[in-house]
Amino acid sequence: MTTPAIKICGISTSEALDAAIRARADYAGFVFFAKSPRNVTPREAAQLSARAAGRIARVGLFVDADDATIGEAMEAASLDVLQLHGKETPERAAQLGARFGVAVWKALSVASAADVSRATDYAGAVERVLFDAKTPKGTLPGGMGLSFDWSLVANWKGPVAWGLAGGLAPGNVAEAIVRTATPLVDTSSGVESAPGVKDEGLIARFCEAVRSAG
Ligand SMILES: O=C(O)c1ccccc1N[C@@H]1O[C@H](COP(=O)(O)O)[C@@H](O)[C@H]1O
Repeated sequence: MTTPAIKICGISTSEALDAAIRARADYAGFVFFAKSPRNVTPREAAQLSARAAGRIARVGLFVDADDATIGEAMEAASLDVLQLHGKETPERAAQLGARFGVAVWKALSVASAADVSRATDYAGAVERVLFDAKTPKGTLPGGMGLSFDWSLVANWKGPVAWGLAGGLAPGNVAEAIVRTATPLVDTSSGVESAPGVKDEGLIARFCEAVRSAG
């Protein structure tokens, strides 16, 4: 089995960024969503991005953001990937990819097989879809440590690349990989000691667990 790529999301300090780089994660995620405990300003992201340059790819996470918000973050942080974690349509995702000239990933909240089928709508519009758990109404649309029934995406073969998110942590990520054969894993709260507080030891353990499964 090929080892999946690893994304550590919600990085807001240089210590957490360095831990992800040391652990050989592939992507560092910066959250641009004011309601999140992991939110970073464009100014903070610019500093983290400069530290990350050439060492780890930079993903900016947005929730139904307008062009100005994304443009400001892009300019400050030279993002490699835009992760859309709201209700963005395939048309909106394609428009953002064309406007900013970077890869776009679309997170899809999953609770049923029908939710997984929505991924096909994004073929040609995005580089990758991320299957994440559906979160309760009135809460954050992600970053809640909730997982979904992995059998819904086991060995998923669709018309677009994909990844698995939602409730992944050092203790369950190897099982998730074995059960789904996902090509990418994404974690945020699973490598934290408190909401928004990344734990360097958990980041290292998460990446070790991914490699042990792959
Ligand atoms: O991390 C956040 O605060 C966040 C806020 C709004 C939308 C998405 C968010 N995080 C993403 O959610 C998934 C799952 O996170 P977790 O591992 O269950 O905590 C992941 O893609 C995060 O990047």
